[in-house]
Amino acid sequence: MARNKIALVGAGNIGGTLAHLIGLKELGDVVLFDIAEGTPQGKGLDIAESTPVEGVDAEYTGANDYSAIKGADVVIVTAGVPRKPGMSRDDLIETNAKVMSAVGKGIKENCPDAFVICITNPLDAMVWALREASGLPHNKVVGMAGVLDSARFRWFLHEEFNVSVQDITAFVLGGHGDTMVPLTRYSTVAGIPLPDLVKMGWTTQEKLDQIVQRTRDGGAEIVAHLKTGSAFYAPAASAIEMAEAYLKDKKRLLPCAAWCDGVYGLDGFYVGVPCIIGENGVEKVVEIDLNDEEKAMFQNSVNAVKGLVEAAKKLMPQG
Ligand SMILES: NC(=O)C1=CN([C@@H]2O[C@H](COP(=O)(O)OP(=O)(O)OC[C@H]3O[C@@H](n4cnc5c(N)ncnc54)[C@H](O)[C@@H]3O)[C@@H](O)[C@H]2O)C=CC1
Ligand SMILES: O=C([O-])CC(=O)C(=O)O
Repeated sequence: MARNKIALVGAGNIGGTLAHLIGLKELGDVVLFDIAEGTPQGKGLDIAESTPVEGVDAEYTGANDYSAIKGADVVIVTAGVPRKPGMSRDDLIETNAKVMSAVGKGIKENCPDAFVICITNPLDAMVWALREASGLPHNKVVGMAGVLDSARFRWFLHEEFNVSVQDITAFVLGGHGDTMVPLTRYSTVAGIPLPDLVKMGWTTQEKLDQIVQRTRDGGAEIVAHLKTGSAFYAPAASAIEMAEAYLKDKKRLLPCAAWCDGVYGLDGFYVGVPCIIGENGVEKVVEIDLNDEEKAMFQNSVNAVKGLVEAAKKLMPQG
């Protein structure tokens, strides 16, 4: 059986990390594409030369021409610019909306049957733009953010409770920005919901509130440390979890920016929600019960994304 072909559009910090992880996990052969000449070729060769040491089999190709992604089974898009200290993700929209137009066209022409994972920010509006430009079915184009935001939440909870990350679950919904919604009721330590852990006296509501806020600010915290760009190890690991769910038909239930039509009161809109990923892409959006407070936070986040999608519409080249 032929190996999977995984195209990485954008060979920067996240693209390079994705390429490395794909080889280590033997998920398939990798094509790195970038407009920067030499970058995808150099990173591809460097990672390929690590495979004999690791004892894994994967082919690596670097390219500056979209024809290289022809027939890809999965495309992960990180093309565009990241933010620097003092910027919000939304400040990236002008540059990155145009990049999504070009990338969408490249995907449409070369691999219209692929499962496409968008990572480029501002995420929820960029996955919308990428889907529009590619014309692919909505269930085959999805955005990565919720897995990352939930992983950060889990890490901070691990620090608070001193319990293995394996025993901590978390769900963060909504847009990938300041309005994201970490759901404490649906986040657990070994199945015990966080509000119950407060009642048990294992933590305080105040500490939990601080962790929720730190989760919302998780991206900015890394940007402030790095100064030259944004997070890339955890974002790459998160997208790999989604790609693996598709390639191995794992039916993972993950928070992703998925197309919501007739769920959560939305009629055709990309935002972070729990969804099942398997061989058909996004196979189902799962509508969980939200209380009034959670509904209000989710709606606030939807409104923020709506504004960004409207801005992206104006920036996308027509036709
Ligand atoms: N969704 C999420 O949770 C996260 C999203 N991000 C976003 O991911 C994006 C990429 O981040 P990094 O890899 O750190 O940035 P980076 O700057 O290291 O890499 C971006 C790459 O895109 C390339 N590029 C620019 N325009 C292009 C085009 N038209 N076609 C192909 N390639 C093009 C650049 O040459 C560069 O190599 C940023 O927009 C960042 O904000 C970052 C972390 C998490
Ligand atoms: O914060 C950023 O600019 C990058 C990002 O989306 C994240 O790390 O969550």
